[in-house]
Amino acid sequence: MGSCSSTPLEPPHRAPHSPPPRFSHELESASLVNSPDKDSYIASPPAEVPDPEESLESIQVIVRIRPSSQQLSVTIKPPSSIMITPPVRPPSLSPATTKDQAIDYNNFDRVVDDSCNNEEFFNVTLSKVLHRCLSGENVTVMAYGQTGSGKTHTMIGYQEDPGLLSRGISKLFDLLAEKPDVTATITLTVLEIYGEEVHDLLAANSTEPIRLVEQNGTTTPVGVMECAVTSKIAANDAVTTAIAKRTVAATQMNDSSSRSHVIVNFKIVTTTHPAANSTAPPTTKIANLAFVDLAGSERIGKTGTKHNTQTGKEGVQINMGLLSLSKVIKAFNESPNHIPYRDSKLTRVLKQSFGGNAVTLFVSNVTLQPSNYSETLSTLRYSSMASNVVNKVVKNEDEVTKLHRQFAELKILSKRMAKDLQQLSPRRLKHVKKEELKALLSEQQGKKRDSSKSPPRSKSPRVRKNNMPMSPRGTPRSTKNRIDPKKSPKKPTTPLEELDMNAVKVDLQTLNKMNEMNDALDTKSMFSM
Ligand SMILES: Nc1ncnc2c1ncn2[C@@H]1O[C@H](COP(=O)(O)OP(=O)(O)OP(=O)(O)O)[C@@H](O)[C@H]1O
Repeated sequence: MGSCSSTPLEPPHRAPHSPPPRFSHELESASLVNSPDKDSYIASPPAEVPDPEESLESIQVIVRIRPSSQQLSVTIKPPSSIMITPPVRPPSLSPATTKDQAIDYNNFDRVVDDSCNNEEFFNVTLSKVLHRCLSGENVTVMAYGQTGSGKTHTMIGYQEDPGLLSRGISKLFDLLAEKPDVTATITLTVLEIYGEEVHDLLAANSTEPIRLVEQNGTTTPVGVMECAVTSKIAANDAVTTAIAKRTVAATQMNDSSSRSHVIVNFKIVTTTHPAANSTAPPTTKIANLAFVDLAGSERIGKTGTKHNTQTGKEGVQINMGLLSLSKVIKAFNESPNHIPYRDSKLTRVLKQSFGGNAVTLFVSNVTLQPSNYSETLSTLRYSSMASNVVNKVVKNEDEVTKLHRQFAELKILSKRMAKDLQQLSPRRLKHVKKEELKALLSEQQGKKRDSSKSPPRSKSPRVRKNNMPMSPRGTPRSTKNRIDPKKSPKKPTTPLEELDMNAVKVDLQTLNKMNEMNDALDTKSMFSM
């Protein structure tokens, strides 16, 4: 088992919303048949162009059918469609209605039949996207479905055929072992959502409720235990010990029915070290790999429990949590300007995985038992809606890596800008203040000179006589040498001139941004020495 510490979880990076084009499917074709202060999260307006480090991806929905003795009639059209026919209505009952017609769902990413074991299931699902954690992308895999449909079987499995969790851990460590230039720190947290209480299953007192807070649009559990894991055995042991504390009970539908939702999260910080002869800085990426085993929806009558018993009350709470999840999924389809994440602890915790920053695999567990027809239909309907939810997946970097990357990008931009300025016609140039241009060009030349001549930066920051830190160019860090884009030259008179002016303004802003980042990088290096 690894070493544990009690520290608040860092919120994962969150990106603003963007328009929802269809995503590129990761899964191969089948061979097997916010504002924290508001009450709810309001999606921000769509951005025009996504950042190159971001990609827009729909939630990937995989339907898994569990074996059952009696089976409804289904037609599976590989890889992604399933047509389900309702149980035959006895002729003595009311006349046939539209409810008796077969229902066709064809927007899943994969439908997996009941002959598939856990190993095969892992190979065609999580195994395909796990490597993305090593480039800083959050990955969530969650199991959804009615009680007894095979969610825990899929996630946890059993010793002879472990589920996604154990296989995922194993592959994660194998992937890291294949990368000698990468060092990694992996920490584990295990949360249980029982009713509307959140418990820390790694803590000594796992029945003590913990608080959730909203930070920068993400939900963070406060004071949760983080356990550093350094090997697959340590990770598996820690997870097994924690999950053993989960609340389970026997019902008529399942001998070992989960009474809570469990979220097992690995925070993976990977640093890629450049080759010995390279001057490039190391890059650090941060990803969360989350395994979510939801409790199953249940009908009190069918589970054989009574409203006033503990199991009955748990059933009601489970259904309420799942209802709020259904509302979130539905809102993405019907009213995307208002996503009711705040309605429950479950939806607050899962916010990143629905419309946020994660590659999400949504495993929709169903049974073809005729008596479960309406539950199976409901699961398929919400799963079908879930596949329309678009996430914005970001390669999460640490701050220093981000500054280095952005600085390199700005350097390229500024070079391009200098070239463009040289090509400006005199007619265009007359609209730009001479002093601004001079400053702009000398800035460029200064940068070129600095990059070719300047010796490596000294370890201790240079200090002015009055003990104020200096910028790398030896000038005091002040806004004096910034070019003020607001001090615009003479008002343009034609649309073309307006365009030119805007181009120059943008470029001035770019230069100023570069200066700021240069200073920021300098400050970061000072602190990291
Ligand atoms: N694909 C499968 N192959 C073989 N057995 C399965 C499969 N899926 C589920 N089962 C069996 O069905 C039973 C119920 O499965 P499981 O406990 O995983 O359901 P669940 O969806 O997690 O239920 P709950 O929501 O009540 O916790 C278990 O005995 C499990 O071993």
